Amino acid sequence: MILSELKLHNFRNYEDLSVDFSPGVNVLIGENAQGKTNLLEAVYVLALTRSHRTANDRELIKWQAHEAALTGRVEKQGGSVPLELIFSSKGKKAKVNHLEQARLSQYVGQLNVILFAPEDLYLVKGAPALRRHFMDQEFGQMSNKYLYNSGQFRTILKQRNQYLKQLQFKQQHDRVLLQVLSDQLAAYGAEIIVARAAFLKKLEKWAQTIHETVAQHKEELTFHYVTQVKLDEPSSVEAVYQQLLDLYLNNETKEIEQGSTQYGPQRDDLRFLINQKNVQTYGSQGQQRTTALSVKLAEIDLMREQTGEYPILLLDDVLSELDDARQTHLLTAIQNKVQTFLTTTSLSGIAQQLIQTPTIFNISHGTLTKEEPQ
Ligand SMILES: Nc1ncnc2c1ncn2[C@@H]1O[C@H](COP(=O)(O)OP(=O)(O)OP(=O)(O)O)[C@@H](O)[C@H]1O
Repeated sequence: MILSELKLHNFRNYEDLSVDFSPGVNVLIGENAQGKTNLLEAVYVLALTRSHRTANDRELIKWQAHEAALTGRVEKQGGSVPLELIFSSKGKKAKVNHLEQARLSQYVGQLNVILFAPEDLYLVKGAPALRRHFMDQEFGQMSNKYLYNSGQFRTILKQRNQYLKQLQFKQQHDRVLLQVLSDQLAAYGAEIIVARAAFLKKLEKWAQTIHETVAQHKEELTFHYVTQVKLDEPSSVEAVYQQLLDLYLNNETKEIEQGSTQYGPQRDDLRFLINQKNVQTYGSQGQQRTTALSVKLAEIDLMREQTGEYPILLLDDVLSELDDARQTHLLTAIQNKVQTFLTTTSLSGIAQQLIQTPTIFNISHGTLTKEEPQ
């Protein structure tokens, strides 16, 4: 898919912007604090209805303004799809083909993006929450069902944790409601765990092939999904549901003492192994980076496999973080395949040689100027 047009009104430091993008590599060049990341963020928000940088939508609205609007046109195999998002103090509205969507989960998936930022290089060695976020975000874009289940799971988890706290402080004594919440949480939790396991198997296959090439056939990359339940192959939702329910029932007193839910997908993790050794503990920094790069590139292929379309790739200042060999790998893997948006303070070195026909936009104080090809 291709994002052919983008219009912004009062989004971050952009008052009014209207721009047509190229289907190839779009390079956004500018000094610090001019609006490069804000523009990538706008594309990300248009895809997912929320930012990767903040949970507070108010921050997306230009200072002193009351409403921000983002519109875009996505070109897909089935035709062209106009998208619109409006943020105001009343919340957000999302439209596809000019029709307002009752649920945001119906909107997400129209425009698929993969964001690669310097912090993604910590995917391997960072905290487990980072890897859970990664799974939820990527699999949520590929499957409306996954997105819906994880939304429901989060809501019930919050209610259950509140109720466990009330039981802990003896403000409540009735355990029947707890059991109702446990039952619902186990049902949504099982859907998430089984879906994650299935998606990870597919992602692993793509990542293995990519990693083999980057590491010149010397390393085998494998994934291990760390979860508290036992997964058979193929795993059944019913079996996982039953295991989670048993964990909640058998540990009721412990969870009340702790005042929080101790079991479920919110505790899971993902381990990456090279030649059967945990990359997080034993891998060199180079191996950790190569693993993160292989996983990110594998997402592109998996998303294509799941949705029938290549996603859009957003590279936020990531080239400067990669050595020449990894930059070369990344750029050759994506060229002529996925529409790419890349921010940088200057296009130089390997990137300048490798990107065949970049479309360059200079960004200064929230305005864009397209550089005419020489
Ligand atoms: N809601 C907002 N309203 C107006 N301006 C904002 C808002 N949010 C952020 N800004 C401003 O946007 C500017 C550009 O931010 P951005 O993160 O896009 O910079 P950048 O070009 O990516 O720079 P760097 O190379 O340093 O990452 C900052 O000066 C910031 O103060």
